[in-house]
Amino acid sequence: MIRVIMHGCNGKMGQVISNLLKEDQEAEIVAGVDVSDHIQNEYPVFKNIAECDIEADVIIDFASVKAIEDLLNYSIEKQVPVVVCTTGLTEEQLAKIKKASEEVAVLRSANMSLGINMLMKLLQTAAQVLVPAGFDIEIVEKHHKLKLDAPSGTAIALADSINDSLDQRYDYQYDRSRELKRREKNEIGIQAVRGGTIVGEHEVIFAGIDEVIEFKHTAYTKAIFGKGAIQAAKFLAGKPAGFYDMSHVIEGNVQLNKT
Ligand SMILES: NC(=O)c1ccc[n+]([C@@H]2O[C@H](COP(=O)([O-])OP(=O)(O)OC[C@H]3O[C@@H](n4cnc5c(N)ncnc54)[C@H](O)[C@@H]3O)[C@@H](O)[C@H]2O)c1
Ligand SMILES: O=C(O)C1=N[C@H](C(=O)O)CCC1
Repeated sequence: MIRVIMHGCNGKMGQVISNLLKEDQEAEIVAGVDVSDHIQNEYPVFKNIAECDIEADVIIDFASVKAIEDLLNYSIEKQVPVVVCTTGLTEEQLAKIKKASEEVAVLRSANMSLGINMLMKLLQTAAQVLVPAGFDIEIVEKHHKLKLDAPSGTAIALADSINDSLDQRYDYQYDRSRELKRREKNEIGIQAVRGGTIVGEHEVIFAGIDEVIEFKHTAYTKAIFGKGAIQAAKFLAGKPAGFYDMSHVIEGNVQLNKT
């Protein structure tokens, strides 16, 4: 059995994963970490990861940007690989994650779903054909009203994936309300909508002269993120230090299915 520490166990995603792992034959939660104690769990829960004295093979993190430094310190000190799913991280925190991966296995992904990770690859192909033909790129994301960060980590990851295929030539425009001017050619507009219980929608719009191509991903339940995070945790347990993402997990599964 792979022993998991669930970081952010009493949040929405922490509880999705707690329920999924109850039925899992290969992995189990041995401890949780959460500042909130409004839920009774079948495993011990610590207020801060530094207090956790339970041995584990991997950590799954869906918590808060405020907890990232303690999480990385623990992961390095105890040599427990960590799957970082929390979004809204600063550039400085992202750099700390990369640095930590020199000492322990770290997998970070702003979106654990298969669909979004496949979409990133499709967008690179689309951008390479459509951008030279003069198409503009805009991203619109929609999420529930409880979400703290905006734009979503996924929207930024989709833009980054496009930008990687365009030699990093594009800047991101988050707010068009401040200046009276036309959009620049080399920008990707990113807009966030918040309301109700929307689980997650991402639309990537390639707008050309007289034609528009739209790629859309809709998450109908949070289980798609939970299942992806569990797959990632099983993949990462026992891995040597290094920086991993969901493409490694998906490629690993494709190889397994071939054999
Ligand atoms: N990568 C993905 O696929 C993906 C999918 C969904 C959500 N997310 C991200 O995961 C994070 C959590 O999402 P959620 O919907 O479960 O949020 P949530 O607010 O429901 O849960 C977060 C939990 O973390 C706890 N927490 C806050 N500060 C903490 C700290 N310092 N130490 C330990 N626990 C702490 C909170 O008490 C809460 O129970 C967000 O950043 C969200 O954007 C990522
Ligand atoms: O519900 C959330 O919060 C989500 N956050 C991630 C993001 O910011 O992209 C993934 C989708 C759901």
